[in-house]
Amino acid sequence: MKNGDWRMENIIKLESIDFYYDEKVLDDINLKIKKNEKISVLGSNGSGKSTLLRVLAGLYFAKKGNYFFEGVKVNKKIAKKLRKKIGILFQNPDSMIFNPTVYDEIAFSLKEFGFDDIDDRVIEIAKKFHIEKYLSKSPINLSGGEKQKVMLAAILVYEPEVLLLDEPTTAMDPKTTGWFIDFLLELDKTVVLATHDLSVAYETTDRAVVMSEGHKIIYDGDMDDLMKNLDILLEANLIHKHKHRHKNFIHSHYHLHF
Ligand SMILES: Nc1ncnc2c1ncn2[C@@H]1O[C@H](COP(=O)(O)OP(=O)(O)OP(=O)(O)O)[C@@H](O)[C@H]1O
Repeated sequence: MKNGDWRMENIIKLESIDFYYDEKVLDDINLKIKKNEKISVLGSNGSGKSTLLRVLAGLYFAKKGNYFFEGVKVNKKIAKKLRKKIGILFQNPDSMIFNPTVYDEIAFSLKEFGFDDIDDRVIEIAKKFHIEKYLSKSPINLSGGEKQKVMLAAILVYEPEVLLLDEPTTAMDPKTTGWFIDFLLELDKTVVLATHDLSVAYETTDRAVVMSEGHKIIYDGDMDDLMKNLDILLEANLIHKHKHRHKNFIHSHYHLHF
């Protein structure tokens, strides 16, 4: 790697990205992500986190602005090549499941990408994720948290350079969430984690990107500093106020929901 070459230092660079469905849902997004950096994308419902991840995965294309991956401008022509380099875990694992067994689900991309040690790779990742006992089962019948684990294994087995995670912990119980946090902390990859779970974001990433209801980035910086920034946390609906009960009195104050 050449010193000071941004194309290599920033594995991902978004320049003034606008994305529309019927209406604009990403507004002037500028984002640089370094190789092996882990960032959280936080924001209220509908702020555009999932859409941002789909643009990064090369599944959606912006109407305006540029996306560079490893210094190469991403367009429909080169998007196919990104598939092996970028793995995306969708919010709803059911939308990703289409194989009859967990084994087939994990082996699917390996076959597609032409790996020749498929059996060894499937067994190794299944052991690492403690899902060997499910290999011959149908993934459809697993619990939500188990499905997330299987789909995560199905992505990591082909060793993408970047991992995009969309609300990965919503269906996980506290024990599986703990496993997931340890797993992320040990993972030596570029990770973009979209989540409402401030505690998971805080424990696994040093940098936070916060999106507003107006679909703009309103904060990009240190996770610790974000936790002290009440204005941004309130604007992005990451904290809220509601009444609650303490033994014999009821009062209200802001909640972080850690
Ligand atoms: N396929 C689509 N067609 C039209 N509008 C869409 C589509 N997908 C998402 N939207 C809208 O775009 C906006 C951004 O959605 P997106 O899913 O990116 O937000 P999000 O921040 O991930 O939300 P959440 O936290 O609820 O998952 C929302 O208003 C949503 O209703």
